[in-house]
Amino acid sequence: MNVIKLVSRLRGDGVFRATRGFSSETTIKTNYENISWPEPEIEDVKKQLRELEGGRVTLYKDETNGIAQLCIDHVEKKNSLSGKMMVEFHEAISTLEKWETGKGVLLFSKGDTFCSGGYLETVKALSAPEGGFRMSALMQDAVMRLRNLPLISVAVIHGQALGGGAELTLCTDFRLCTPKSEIGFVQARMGITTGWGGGLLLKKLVGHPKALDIMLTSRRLKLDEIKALGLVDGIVNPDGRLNESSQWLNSKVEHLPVSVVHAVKKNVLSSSFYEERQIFGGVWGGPSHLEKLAQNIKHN
Ligand SMILES: C[C@@H](C(=O)O)C(=O)SCCNC(=O)CCNC(=O)[C@H](O)C(C)(C)COP(=O)(O)OP(=O)(O)OC[C@H]1O[C@@H](n2cnc3c(N)ncnc32)[C@H](O)[C@@H]1OP(=O)(O)O
Repeated sequence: MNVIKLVSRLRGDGVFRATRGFSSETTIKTNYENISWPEPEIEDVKKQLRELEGGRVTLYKDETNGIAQLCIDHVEKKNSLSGKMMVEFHEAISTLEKWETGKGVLLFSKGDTFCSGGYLETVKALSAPEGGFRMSALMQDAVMRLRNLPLISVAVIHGQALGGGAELTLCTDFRLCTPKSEIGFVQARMGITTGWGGGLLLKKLVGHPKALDIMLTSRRLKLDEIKALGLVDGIVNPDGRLNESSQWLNSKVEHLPVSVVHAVKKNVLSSSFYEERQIFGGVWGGPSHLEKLAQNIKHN
């Protein structure tokens, strides 16, 4: 038995992040012999994974309504994520972090599959133990930063979401499904477990026993079960799902200024009264607050 030292820190809405440089340490035992790794530098991981080609992840920012489209596009390989696509996903989220006028983002895919997880060519290229650890560091960082965006995020799930793809369905604020949506945490069946943040997110969303059951059985959840688990926020048609999802999201944010959308999102992510007060202080007395006060709004 050997030991990997991970440093963890509670962030935002309570999602633990494997990261470096913080004071509390967690020790994890592996069943690998004589292996111990330092926390990888994300830029180093990106350099390595960028070489593993296939497909693309694209970002389009619609400045007219403030809603971005983050698209997984590797249709011929069922939208599995190559190393290069993981890097593009990570970089798209970095771009969104700087989008001050944005209100929301849709995560969606081309074709008939949401995402079939890691591209098996990439998975094979990274199959030495440290490869998975490094990929996980990059994808967890991306997922955590997507969750922590001040934008309202929506996953548009059409077709199968398997393995890492299942994990990606959980990293947004909302989920819109089509009648053909299927989510499969198939990792255990493949001799592994979640590594893109999915285990913790699943537990947060459906509770401890159900998360265990879903992950141990590796069964594919069909729409009825996804709904029963409370994971579905709306149903869209397979054709035209992007437009419908955009309208669904826009209807929630179009009447609000960017500052309020961001404040509401940050508040839901916050984990203390102190944080709430900081966010509140950022909008109180601001232009939109004063404008609304002047309107003498009644809520009846
Ligand atoms: C990172 C890790 C994690 O959990 O952390 C993971 O995600 S592990 C990855 C977990 N995902 C998987 O193991 C998915 C394995 N794939 C499948 O179960 C199946 O392909 C389905 C996704 C259910 C689709 O089945 P269906 O019969 O509709 O199509 P198909 O099998 O002919 O697939 C069409 C083409 O996409 C390819 N394809 C599908 N999924 C792929 C993947 N994840 N990586 C690489 N290629 C993949 C097939 O090999 C095939 O290529 P050709 O046309 O060239 O023959």
